[in-house]
This record gives sequence, C-alpha cells and structure tokens, in this order.
Amino acid sequence: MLKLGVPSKGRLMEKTFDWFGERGLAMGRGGSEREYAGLVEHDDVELVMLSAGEIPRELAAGRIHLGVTGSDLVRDTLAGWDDKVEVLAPMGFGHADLVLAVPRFWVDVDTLEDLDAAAAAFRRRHGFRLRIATKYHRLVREYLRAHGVADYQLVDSQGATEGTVRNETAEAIADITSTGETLRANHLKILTDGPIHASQATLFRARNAEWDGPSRDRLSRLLSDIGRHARSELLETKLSS
Ligand SMILES: Nc1ncnc2c1ncn2[C@@H]1O[C@H](COP(=O)(O)OP(=O)(O)OP(=O)(O)O)[C@@H](O)[C@H]1O
Ligand SMILES: O=P(O)(O)OC[C@H]1O[C@H](OP(=O)(O)OP(=O)(O)O)[C@H](O)[C@@H]1O
Repeated sequence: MLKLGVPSKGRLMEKTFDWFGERGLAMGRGGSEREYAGLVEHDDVELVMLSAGEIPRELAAGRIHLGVTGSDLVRDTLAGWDDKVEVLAPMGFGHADLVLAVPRFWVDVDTLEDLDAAAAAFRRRHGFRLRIATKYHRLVREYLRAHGVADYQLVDSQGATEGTVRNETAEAIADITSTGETLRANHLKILTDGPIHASQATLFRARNAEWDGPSRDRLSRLLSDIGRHARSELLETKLSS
C-alpha cells in the first residue's frame, strides 16, 4: 500500500479531505473526533494521520510515500528539501505568506535595506544584535543571508509570535500571515520587499520511500484516478510526462 500522510487536525485537514474528495478519492477521519485513524476509498492507499508539522520529516525519512502539508513547513524543516521530496501538486488552499514585520512606529524602516541599516544602528546603541522572533529559522536565515543582512539574532517563538515585540523579547518578527489581522492588532507592518515565501498546501512525493515496481504502479494508478478530475496544471503536466 502507498502511505499517504495527511494533517490530522487544524486548518489543513478538512480542506485536504475536500481536495481529494473533489477528485474522486473519498477520505475522512474514522471513529470519533479524537481518534486519529483515517479512512480512504482506494485500494492502493493507506491514510496516515499526522500533525502538519511532522509530515516533512516523515516524508524525508521515507516512512510515508506521499504527504500533504504546507510548502513553508517542508522548506523550513528539510535542508535541501528539493532533494528529499518532489512537488506533485500545489493544492490551492492553506495560502499564507511568511513575512518580516517591524513596529509600525519605525517610520524609517520599510524595506530590507532599511532593516539592515536599523540593525547596525541598533547594535551600536544597545550592544547586542536586533532580535527577530520566529519559528521559521531556516527560511529566515537563508533569506536574510541572500539579501546581505547579518546584524541580527533569531529568537525562537513557537506561537503568538506577534506578541514578542510588545513583550520586548524581540524587535521584529518573521511569521505567517493570511488576513494580516494579527499583525495589525499588534501594531506591526510588513517590509515591502515581498514575502520570504508564499506558502500553500502541497501534495509531495517522498523520494526516499520504497519505490519498487508495485509502488510505482500504485502511484500511477492513484495519479491517474486523481488526474481524471484534476484541475491542477502541475499534476496534469506530471501525468502527461
Ligand atoms: N493564518 C493562517 N492562514 C492560513 N494558513 C495558515 C495560517 N497560519 C498557518 N497557516 C498554514 O497552515 C499550516 C500549518 O497548519 P496548522 O496551523 O493547522 O498546523 P500546526 O498547528 O502547525 O500543526 P500541529 O499543531 O498539528 O503540529 C502551515 O503550512 C501554515 O503555512
Ligand atoms: O494574518 P492572520 O489571518 O491574522 O493569521 C496569522 C496568524 O495565524 C497563525 O497563527 P495560529 O493561528 O496558527 O496560532 P499560533 O500563534 O499558535 O501559531 C500565524 O502564526 C499568525 O499568528
């Protein structure tokens, strides 16, 4: 059987079920709301219910053949993510931007270049580096390195990240936003250079899972079953290549 990892709760679970359902693959959670057992109507597929945050590691380890999770989580969790997983289909939901944001009253800081200058000034004045709170360590480091910003330190924040500025544990934040409400409510503004990453829920294939003959056959059957209903251009391209 092909093991397909899907989010077991949270904002991605229902939409994942809907996405497969719309493509002729009925799936859902079995048993009670608290039971993490998945049911799927396909002879080649076994559902594995996992937290969205754990799916990248399970894919990289090859313990699941396929997995649905946010593209942000795959990129941040897996060094060299592209070598470990292949994108089969962006799924068109779970859209959120990973952005850098600073206090709204920093009137001189709107771009990364401004942040770079502010960070240098901050260090001179305070004797320590400007703190950026985030849980997206890899993506933020790579982005700032690529843009030549070095005078900062990351502070780990696993939730309520926008509150760290008010709580004076950080001067800036890097977090996911969709409506922008949380940033606004916490008097933060997004740097104008564009998002670090525009994330969406994505169907991935684990390159390191066991892909023997029968597994490959199962995958092509599954993709062609899904593909018959597919609107995703990328999936259609994969199917025809
Ligand atoms: N406000 C938001 N709007 C839309 N998508 C979001 C938002 N915040 C996070 N996401 C996306 O949802 C995914 C994470 O989903 P969710 O928040 O349900 O999981 P989680 O809480 O990290 O998982 P778990 O608690 O099960 O480990 C990420 O890919 C992220 O980009
Ligand atoms: O732009 P908005 O629509 O306001 O959404 C953004 C918020 O949503 C996410 O938090 P989540 O709800 O996952 O809670 P968390 O703080 O525990 O991560 C994210 O971390 C932001 O805090």
